[in-house]
Amino acid sequence: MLSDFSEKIQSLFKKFRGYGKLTEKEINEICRDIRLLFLESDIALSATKKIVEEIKNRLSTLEFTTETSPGTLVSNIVREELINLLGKPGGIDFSEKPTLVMMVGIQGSGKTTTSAKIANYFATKENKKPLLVGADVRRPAAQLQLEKLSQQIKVPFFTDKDPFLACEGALNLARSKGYDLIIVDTAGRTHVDEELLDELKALNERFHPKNNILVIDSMMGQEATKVAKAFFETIPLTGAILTKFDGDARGGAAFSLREVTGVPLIFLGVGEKIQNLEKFDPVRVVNRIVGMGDIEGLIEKVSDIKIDTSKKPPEEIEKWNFDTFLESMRQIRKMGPLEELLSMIPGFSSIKQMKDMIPDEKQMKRIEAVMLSMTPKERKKPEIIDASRKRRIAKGSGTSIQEVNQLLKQYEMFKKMFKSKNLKKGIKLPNFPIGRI
Ligand SMILES: Nc1nc2c(ncn2[C@@H]2O[C@H](COP(=O)(O)OP(=O)(O)OP(=O)(O)O)[C@@H](O)[C@H]2O)c(=O)[nH]1
Repeated sequence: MLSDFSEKIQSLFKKFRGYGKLTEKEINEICRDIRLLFLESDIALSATKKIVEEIKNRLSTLEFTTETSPGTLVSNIVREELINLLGKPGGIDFSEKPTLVMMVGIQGSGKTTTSAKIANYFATKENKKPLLVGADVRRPAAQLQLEKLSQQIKVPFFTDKDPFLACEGALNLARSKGYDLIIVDTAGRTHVDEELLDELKALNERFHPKNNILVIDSMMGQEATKVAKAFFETIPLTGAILTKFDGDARGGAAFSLREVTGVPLIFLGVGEKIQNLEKFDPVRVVNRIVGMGDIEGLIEKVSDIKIDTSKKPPEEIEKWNFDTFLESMRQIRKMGPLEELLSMIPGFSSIKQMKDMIPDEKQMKRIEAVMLSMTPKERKKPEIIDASRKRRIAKGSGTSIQEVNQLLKQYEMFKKMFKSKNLKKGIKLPNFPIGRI
C-alpha cells in the first residue's frame, strides 16, 4: 500500500530531523521537497498546491518550544496536512429503510466485487440485512459474477430484464422482507460514455437513491479525478470507494480525489478477497504511510480470522513438521500480504534490514508450493527426503533442487536449535518458516 510514497515521505522525515533551525531557506526547501514528492506521485496539481500552501503557512507562523525539535514539528505538520488532504470519511445514509446504494463506475474498476464486499461488510459487522441487485443486464457475465458472490456470502440476489425493473422489484422485495440496504451493481463501460451516463441519470431521477457511490481504481492515479468529475456532473455522488489500494504505490488517486471533486472516501478495497475491504480512516492510512503503524487495523485483521482450532500447532515445538508450517503459513496469509501486516507495526517500515528479511507474496507462494509438492509422509518425516524425492518435489513445485535444499536446511536448523535448547540462551530464531528461499 502506497509503498513508494511511504518510502519517500519517510526519507524526507529523516532529512527534516536534521534541521537545527527553521529559517526561510529551510521552509522553502521543505515545500520544494513536498511539491516534488507529490508531483512524482501523480497527485493532482491543485492538491499539491493546496498542501504546500498549508504547510508553508503553518511553518511560517510556527512557535518553537524547547521540548520539540524543529524536525519533529515539521513532520507533525506534514502528517496532519496529509490527513486533511485525504479528507474526513463519508458513510452510507441509512435514513430510509430500505436505503438504496447505487454503485457506479467504469468497467473493471472493481464495482461488482466491491458491491459484494459492502454487502458482506454490513451483514457481518453491522448486523444489517442487505440485498444485492444485478442491474448490468447487458453483460450476463457480470450478473453471474454477482450472483456467485452473493451465494458465497449468503446474501440474497435479485435481478430483472432491465435495470429499472430490477430496482423496482428489489425495492418491493426489500420492503416486504425487511431488508436494510439494496446494493445495485449498475452497468459499467470501458470508458465513460454518454449511454452509460444517460442510464444512470434516468435511474437517479426515477429512484432518488440516498447513496450514489463511485467505485474507482486507485491505480488510475490522478486520472481517476476526470472519471469522478464525469460521474459527478451527471448524478450527485455521495461517496467513493478506492479499489486496488493494495497495489497502488503512489497514491495519486487517494490524495487528489477529495480536493478535486469534494467526494468523500468511504471504503478502501485492499485485495481481491471479499474480506479485503477497509473502512476509510485518513489517520490510519497516513500513520501507516509515515511509519507509525496501525495497531488498531492489525487487531481488526487478527480478530477477523477464524482460526480452525483443530489445526492448532502442537504445543511441543519438537513435534512440529512441514504440516505445521504449512498450516501456520496459511493462517498468516489469510490476513493479507506479510509486508502489509508488518507495516502496521509502528516503526517496522523504517527498519530496512527487517523488510529485506521478509519474503514477498511470490516467494511465499514458492515456499508453499515446495511444501505442497511433498507427500503427506514427507511433510511429517522430512528426513526421508532423499535426492530423487528432492528432484520430484522441485519439479512438482516448479522450483529448483537448491530451493528445496534451502527449505530443508532451514527446517533442520530450526529443529536443531530447539533440541539444543539454545533458544533459552538468547539465540535468534531463524527466519523460518517465513524466510527467503
Ligand atoms: N487487488 C485487488 N483487486 C481487486 C480489488 N477490487 C477488485 N479487484 C479485482 O479487479 C478485477 C475487476 O473487478 P470486477 O468487480 O469484476 O470489476 P467491475 O468494475 O465490476 O467490472 P465489470 O464487471 O467488468 O464491469 C477483478 O479481478 C477483481 O478481483 C481490490 O481492492 N484489490
